[in-house]
Amino acid sequence: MLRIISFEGIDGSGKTTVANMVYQRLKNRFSGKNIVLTKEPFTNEITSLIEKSGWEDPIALTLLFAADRAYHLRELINQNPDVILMDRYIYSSIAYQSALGIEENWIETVNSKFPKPVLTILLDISPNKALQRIQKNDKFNFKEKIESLTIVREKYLELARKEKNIVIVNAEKSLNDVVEEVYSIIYSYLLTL
Ligand SMILES: Nc1ncnc2c1ncn2[C@@H]1O[C@H](COP(=O)(O)OP(=O)(O)O)[C@@H](O)[C@H]1O
Ligand SMILES: Cc1cn([C@H]2C[C@H](O)[C@@H](COP(=O)(O)OP(=O)(O)O)O2)c(=O)[nH]c1=O
Repeated sequence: MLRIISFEGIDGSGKTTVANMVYQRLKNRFSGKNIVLTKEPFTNEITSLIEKSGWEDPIALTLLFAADRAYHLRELINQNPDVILMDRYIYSSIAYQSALGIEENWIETVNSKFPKPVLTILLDISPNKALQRIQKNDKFNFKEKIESLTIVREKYLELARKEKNIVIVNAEKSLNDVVEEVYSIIYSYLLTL
């Protein structure tokens, strides 16, 4: 069984930065464990289809991200990890694609064959602050707008109210504080393995 700890949050919330820093610390502390750090979308081929498809069609996007995920998970199984730190996972599909108007139930069904994350760190931040952090050279053609990220953020918070494995972390704090908090949450989880 794959043990997946996912990092979620709107664009610019700090997922990639925090996941990398926490990963380095965990690797030193748990040197006997095979901890893998990875991110979605994973494959170059499907990523370029996603870029070409534009960001209007939630059905195509849901299916493309799910295909990417299926391929990604097969690759991960081969690495025999003890735990996987995943920069975005299923909840990204639910939050972003449902924000485009498609039923959450259908997105859940499309993703229902994939393992649920054992733990999810939701980096919560206002879209205003997140957009201030994002650099212009984003590799995606997705135009981050305050309004769309506001809907995505609300979807994430709704998910956190339903799913007990989602832990909300205030991502507006200093990078050091956020890393410290996320590290201690994951550290406590890893001690239980
Ligand atoms: N807590 C923080 N405070 C200030 N800046 C941050 C913080 N976390 C991340 N950043 C910066 O914000 C930008 C976006 O972070 P990134 O990790 O790429 O976000 P994401 O992967 O969620 O899109 C980067 O320049 C990063 O250095
Ligand atoms: C994994 C996934 C990502 N996405 C979106 C969220 C991001 O806007 C984009 C990923 O771009 P990326 O640059 O990797 O993310 P970030 O800006 O957080 O560093 O794809 C979905 O819409 N659905 C999904 O299932």
